[in-house]
Amino acid sequence: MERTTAPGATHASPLNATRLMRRTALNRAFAAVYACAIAALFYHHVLQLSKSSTTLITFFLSLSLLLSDLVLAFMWITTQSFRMRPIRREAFPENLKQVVVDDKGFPALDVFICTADPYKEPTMGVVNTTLSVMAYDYPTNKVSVYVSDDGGSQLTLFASMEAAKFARHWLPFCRKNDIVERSPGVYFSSDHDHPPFFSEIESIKTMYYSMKARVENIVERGKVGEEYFASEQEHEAFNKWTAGFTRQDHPTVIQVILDSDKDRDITGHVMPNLIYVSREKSRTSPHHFKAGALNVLLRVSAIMTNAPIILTQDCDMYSNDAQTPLRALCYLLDPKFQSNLAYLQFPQRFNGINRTDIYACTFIRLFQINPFGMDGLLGPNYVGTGCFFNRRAFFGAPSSLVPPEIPELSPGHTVDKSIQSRSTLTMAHHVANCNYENHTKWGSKIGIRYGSLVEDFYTGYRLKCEGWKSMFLYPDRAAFYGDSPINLVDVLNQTKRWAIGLLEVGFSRYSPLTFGARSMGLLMGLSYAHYAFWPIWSIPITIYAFLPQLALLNGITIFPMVSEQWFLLYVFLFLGSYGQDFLDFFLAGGTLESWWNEQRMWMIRGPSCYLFGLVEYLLTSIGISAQGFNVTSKVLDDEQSKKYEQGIFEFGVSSPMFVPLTAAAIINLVSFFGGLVRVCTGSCRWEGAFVQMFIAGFVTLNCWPIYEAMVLRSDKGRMPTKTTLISTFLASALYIASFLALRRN
Ligand SMILES: O=c1ccn([C@@H]2O[C@H](COP(=O)(O)OP(=O)(O)O[C@H]3O[C@H](CO)[C@@H](O)[C@H](O)[C@H]3O)[C@@H](O)[C@H]2O)c(=O)[nH]1
Ligand SMILES: [Mn+2]
Repeated sequence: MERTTAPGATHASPLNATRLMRRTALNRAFAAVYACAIAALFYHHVLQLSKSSTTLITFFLSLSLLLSDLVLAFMWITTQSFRMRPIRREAFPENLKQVVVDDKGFPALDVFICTADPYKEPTMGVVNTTLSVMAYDYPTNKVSVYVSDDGGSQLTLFASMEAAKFARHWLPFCRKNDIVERSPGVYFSSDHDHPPFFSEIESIKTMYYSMKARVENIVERGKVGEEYFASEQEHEAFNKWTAGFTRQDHPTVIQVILDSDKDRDITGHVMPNLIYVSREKSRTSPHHFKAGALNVLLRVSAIMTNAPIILTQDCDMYSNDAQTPLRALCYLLDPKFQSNLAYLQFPQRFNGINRTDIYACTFIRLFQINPFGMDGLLGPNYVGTGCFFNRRAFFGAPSSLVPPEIPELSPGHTVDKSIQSRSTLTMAHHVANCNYENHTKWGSKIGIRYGSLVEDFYTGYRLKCEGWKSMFLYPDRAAFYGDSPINLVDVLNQTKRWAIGLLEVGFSRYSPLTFGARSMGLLMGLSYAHYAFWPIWSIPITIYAFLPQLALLNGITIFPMVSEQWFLLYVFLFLGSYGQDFLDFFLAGGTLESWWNEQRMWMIRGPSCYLFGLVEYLLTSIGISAQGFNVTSKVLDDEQSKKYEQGIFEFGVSSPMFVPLTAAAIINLVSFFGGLVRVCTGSCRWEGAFVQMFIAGFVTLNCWPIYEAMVLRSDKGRMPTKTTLISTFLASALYIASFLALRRN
């Protein structure tokens, strides 16, 4: 164990510790063996290719398989970077008092909460996230919470004001009773019968539910009525929503809802700052989605509070542990790391996932396994939420500050005016203008970087290339909990957006394979490349979903026979990768069922969102279409929730992404049985057909929910008839095409 001790502290009480995972040696040994197997596979491919060059069509078959295996091998190589040096960190916030003696010693903390649509992102979710971070175990006068509303909605402002009023009761209640759940929504959703303060709970619970009712009522009406304006100030704030105010076109609204210099809770204790920010929007200037919103927050907060530490949060990700900022301080205040630590990432964890995680939304590799691996190198990627930043990191490399265009935005600038002073507010409005960034370095050299739909991934990556490091903390008690989509279309659309954004990075001039590997070293370059080229999984998955099956239907065998030695190589490659995949998953706390579902979702994503993402990216890059950031819905439909709980797939709407998926399901089923008939009737030898039959059978097994949705179900979530028909048509067309191509020869 490598331990870092606080300055002046004894060895017994460190701030943090690091442990190399035990599996490292095994991972490295296995990588060496598996690499040899891959080399042998390509040798086999070369042999095949030279043998098959006799006819065009067999040559094409061999070439497709070679291409698939090249992509698989590339992805395998990139994943090795996660396995070479995985580490785990542990923070000891209880030892912090050796470094920070009293409240004054704590650095200020600015929290950014992003929301973009009061209908897709329920307003009460924003309220709960806001309250959960306001209630951090942190000196309240040091905390400022900024709510960024990209939806430009008075409903969100109203809800934030209601949150502030409730916070005056909630914060002292949490402090006094040492409440663990600081999101009131979560706290009140379970029963609490602690006799000592039972009546207090009851009264604050009533208060919470009446606030919730008010907010939901307003959201339903879509407008804040005059009768709700409690003060002249509130009246003035809502007056900004004039007739011409739309979400795409409106002036900046900045409203200081709580000012820690003035506002007190019901016990007279200081409140944190709470500021509502809706940046100016105009149809004629690009707003860069969340990246743009965060940059506005970086500037507005610089003018108002300029805290050295920033926490970025999505509105659906509430804090589940009030100690989280203290854990972050265990690193951010450690002199050993201070010089180049850009951010500290906590994982995205979700609490609405069903028992076996049918849509693999836990993303256990993305949010848990791989970050441990990257942490042992230069650090994990930034995932957009649950991340504590060193403000300085947004302004150039550790050793060379890139000064912003005005000194007030500089990370070293000290704020000496009240957040409500006229000059502060004027300046804050100025930096939130939609044209403010023109001819500045924002988005290119300063702040969150533009140019990708996955601004988080891209920004974290660019910071690494500049020489910054990051760290990954995975405490046992989840630091944050969020929502994940619960129907297949939402899941696939989310991954498709990511796919496009990732390719934007992969094929940019900052590609991790070239620029990245040069700036960060080969292993880090590979780990970022793994994500940047994520969507090319679609190539081998799609080829393997159709080609061997169509060949089998036509009586053509394309893999080694069971009696050949090459067959053993295929067995080893398959079992080796699936086995290691399972082991990784299992060691990360997964179960057999959730692993099965995860590998199924990998298969499902291949010919759907990865493929569509890849195609849409290509269309965008030649200028045919344009991509936007479609916010993922966090609304729970009762019927859908029920089906999700039961682990039933939700298709329901017809999406083009379902078509290749369903066509593959049909082809594999037909091919498996077709192959069986061929073997039984002796028109095909089983030794030759085995691998193809195995693949078709394995895919068929995985496709069970699709068959069910096509023929057995009658509920709203079944496969739309239209999709079934189009897919059947596509499958038949593919079969006929393959028949014509293969039989001719
Ligand atoms: O124009 C926009 C669009 C989105 N958002 C906010 O961005 C966040 C993420 O959006 P969401 O629809 O939830 O996307 P996800 O795919 O779930 O988000 C993941 O992927 C995003 C990048 O695509 C990251 O920004 C997120 O942090 C990460 O959780 C939400 O808080 C939104 O309110 C904005 O502020 N402005
Ligand atoms: Mn989200």
